Amino acid sequence: MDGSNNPPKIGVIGAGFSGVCVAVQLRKQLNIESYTVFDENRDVGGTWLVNTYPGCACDIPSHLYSFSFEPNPNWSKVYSGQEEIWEYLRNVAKKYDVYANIKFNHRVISAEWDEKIGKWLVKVLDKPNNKEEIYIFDILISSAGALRVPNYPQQFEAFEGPKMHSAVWDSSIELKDKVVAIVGSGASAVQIIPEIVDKVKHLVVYQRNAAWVVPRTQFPFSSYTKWAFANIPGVQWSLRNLIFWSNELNISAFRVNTIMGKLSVMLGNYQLNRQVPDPELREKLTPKYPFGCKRVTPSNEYYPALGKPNVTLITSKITDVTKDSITNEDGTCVKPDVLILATGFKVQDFFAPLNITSKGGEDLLKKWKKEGPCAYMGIACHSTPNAFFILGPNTGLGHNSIVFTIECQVNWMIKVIEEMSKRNASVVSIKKSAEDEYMDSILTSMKTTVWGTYDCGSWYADHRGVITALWPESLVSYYNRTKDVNFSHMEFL
Ligand SMILES: Cc1cc2nc3c(=O)[nH]c(=O)nc-3n(C[C@H](O)[C@H](O)[C@H](O)COP(=O)(O)OP(=O)(O)OC[C@H]3O[C@@H](n4cnc5c(N)ncnc54)[C@H](O)[C@@H]3O)c2cc1C
Repeated sequence: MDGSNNPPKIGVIGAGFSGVCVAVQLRKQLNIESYTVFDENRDVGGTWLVNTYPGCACDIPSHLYSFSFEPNPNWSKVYSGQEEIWEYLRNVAKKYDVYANIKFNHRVISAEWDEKIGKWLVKVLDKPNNKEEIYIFDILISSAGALRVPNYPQQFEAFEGPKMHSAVWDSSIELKDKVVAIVGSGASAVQIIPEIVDKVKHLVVYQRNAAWVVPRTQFPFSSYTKWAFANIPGVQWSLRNLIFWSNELNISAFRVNTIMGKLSVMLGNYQLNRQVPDPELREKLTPKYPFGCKRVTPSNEYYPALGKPNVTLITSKITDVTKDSITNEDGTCVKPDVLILATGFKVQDFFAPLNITSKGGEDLLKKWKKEGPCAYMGIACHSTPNAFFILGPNTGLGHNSIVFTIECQVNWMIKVIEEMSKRNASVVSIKKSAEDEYMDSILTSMKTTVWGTYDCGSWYADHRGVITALWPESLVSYYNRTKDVNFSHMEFL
């Protein structure tokens, strides 16, 4: 890498699914040991360590929401919960011996590309010792996560009673027999509400937009089934394939005017009509935007929970929040004992608050906020040589397992690092023309989807209304784009 044939020194930010995958594959495929992973948390897991709210679970079946190189025959049910997924990731990290390379409780504050030496200068805060350290890396890999920075709407700051964001759940806050207000109707709220409804005295749900909620096939796996997954060749792999391909079919539901889209609307409406007999409540819960424009959530328990006598669903706009009350446009005033903000994440902040300074001293996030985020294959940018962004711009999925995307990206990145070594190059960067062409193709493809066609105010879009969080095509199409690397799109020095 540096002309001395020494392995590259690699800095990795984050130890969730992405960071663990990076760490495993650097060692497995390239035999590289000279990498350090920094995570500000106390363990691996990312999303699955931090989100501990009641009902937190995966909405992609677990046999697919796991690494292809580490299938798990012991998943307890179709959609596993947070603790089980976290345990899975810890076991992967142990098995592949990546713990030794991880510095926990270390927050990366900034990363700056030093053009003179062709390396990344990375400033890290050792949290327990409150000490800042500078590391120098040949290669920087950000696996800092996409749904990570909680979104706290300013409006609720005035409330002085006990409150918590779904992603920073505080189990010491008592909900039993309390009047609880929950703001939001997205994926987290859909999971939390059925779990707490029977515990609280009264639950007030504040909904801005009704979500599309579709049926979920959930059941536990018997010990015989687990045995078959572990011992009969091909059984688990077949299930994984079945889930993968049936999810792939769903991508056509997100294209404009497709049969699959119409079928999905019928499925959503069927669930709503069957589970919500009250016409007034049903009207409030009927989504007013096209199927899939915002995240679709599977649940069999959400609608029945909202129909319970101790639940009030408020859909009119919140006009005033005081230290102990919430008032709506229709004049309703609620004085909750506890406030839960299921208000999602600042997706457009990407790796923030970390500052990444690119070529020419430009702050990458500021540039993305101004010009729109862009990364070739969603992984690498012209302005940041020797840097890779796992789950970068336009890589999220509305229909399939992101773990598969992570593996596609890591494998692509491994091939680039390998090529650097073959060419004895110390710097690789994406050609501007290749990045521009790639981004144009994404935006063109996006126009055929519901996301790129309708403005439904989803978190998939940035402040310009451009969809920056999602991949517009099938996952197979992403696999095909990333399985081989077009080295002519890169400059090696
Ligand atoms: C509640 C919830 C449910 C979800 N369910 C699904 C699902 O069903 N299906 C699906 O496909 N996806 C789901 N997701 C998306 C989920 O985030 C991804 O599937 C996956 O976990 C992302 O892994 P990651 O490693 O990229 O990011 P994360 O899990 O967010 O991990 C990022 C890590 O980076 C660390 N980090 C970030 N910045 C720094 C820094 N500056 N310094 C040090 N450390 C840093 C963080 O501490 C964290 O540990 C869900 C997300 C949430 C929040």
